[in-house]
Amino acid sequence: MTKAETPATETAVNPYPPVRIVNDSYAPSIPSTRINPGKAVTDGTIGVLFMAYGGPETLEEMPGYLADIRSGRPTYAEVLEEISGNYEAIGGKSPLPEFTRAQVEATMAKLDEVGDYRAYIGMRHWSPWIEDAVRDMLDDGIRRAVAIVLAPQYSKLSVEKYQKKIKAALEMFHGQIEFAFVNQYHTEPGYITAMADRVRMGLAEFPEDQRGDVHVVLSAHSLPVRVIREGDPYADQLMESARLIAAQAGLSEEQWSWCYQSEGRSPEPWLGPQLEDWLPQLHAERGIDKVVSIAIGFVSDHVEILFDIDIEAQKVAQELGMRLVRPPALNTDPLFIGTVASVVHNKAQEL
Ligand SMILES: C=CC1=C(C)c2cc3[nH]c(cc4nc(cc5[nH]c(cc1n2)c(C)c5CCC(=O)O)C(CCC(=O)O)=C4C)c(C)c3C=C
Ligand SMILES: [Fe+2]
Ligand SMILES: [Fe+2]
Repeated sequence: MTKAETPATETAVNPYPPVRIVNDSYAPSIPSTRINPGKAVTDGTIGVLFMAYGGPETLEEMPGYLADIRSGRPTYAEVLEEISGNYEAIGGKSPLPEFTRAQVEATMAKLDEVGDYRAYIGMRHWSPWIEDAVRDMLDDGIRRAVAIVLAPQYSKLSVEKYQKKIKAALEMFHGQIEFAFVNQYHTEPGYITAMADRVRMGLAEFPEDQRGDVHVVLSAHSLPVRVIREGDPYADQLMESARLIAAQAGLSEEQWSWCYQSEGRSPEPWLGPQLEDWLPQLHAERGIDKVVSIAIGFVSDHVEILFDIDIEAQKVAQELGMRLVRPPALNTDPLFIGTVASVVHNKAQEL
């Protein structure tokens, strides 16, 4: 059969699926770094750069997000699949960008009462990037600014990396902004009380006559042990926060304990015990079957809480017949927001 004789129906069928060089169904919307655009910038205006970890808005963004977290090292397909599965289980995207924006808007409502501030959001591992925020601050004519990470404890692997990104961005854009850096706020009374309120909220989920038997497990994101051995203050600051929170909540030494969570996938040892190992130990060695779990290093609900605690640790607890209650993260808790605002305002006085 010649080409001209080919029936129309046959030519209409392409035996090969189209080669997808780019994913044309995915058009990313770039969120703005500016929280109050249009607000005039004068010589007296202080910029505030709020920074957070960042999270993917869709599962298509996952390979790029992981590549950034892993500093460009390739991610094995099984790891990509597993982590995508974790996000799928919590709704297919990270809630962190939305919570961060809500926290920043609430903090700015407080800061507007006390000074001339203009706020920006910059993420470490995804857009809107810290670099985008610094560029926008320069474009807006900001000359002095406070930078704060939405994480109360300092580590070379967290807060310092965010700060280095600001410095690199200033170099990249040949710009000058005088930055005052908030390094930590892990003992701020408002943060401690807000976390202690979460402990009380968790305990209140149990009938009054059972509350004496409830054990409170405080936790935070793990880090490689090596980093702490090299002198990183992260673990000490966490313990300082944890002791203050437990005391503020009126817990006796036996009523609470400490562990880590969400350790990474590298062969070196990470700080432990991990929550999913600690729960069986508490159950077997101390007969504990009622637990309140609070991640004190995180200030908003995201995958490391919604999956690692609410799904993974919860499964371990249920298999042991334990009841695990996890109150919401601080998110836009007014006490916490007021604390962030006052930490920023105090830091601004150094400029
Ligand atoms: C104090 C340090 C860290 C905080 C806080 C933190 C928060 C955080 N992490 C994720 C998601 C992932 N983190 C991953 C790896 C990873 N995270 C940290 C440190 C903190 N993360 C380290 C040191 C590493 C290892 C990086 C490396 O080079 O391999 C990953 C990748 C997969 C894995 O290893 O588990 C994910 C995903 C979120 C959402 C989050 C919340 C604020
Ligand atoms: Fe991480
Ligand atoms: Fe993590």
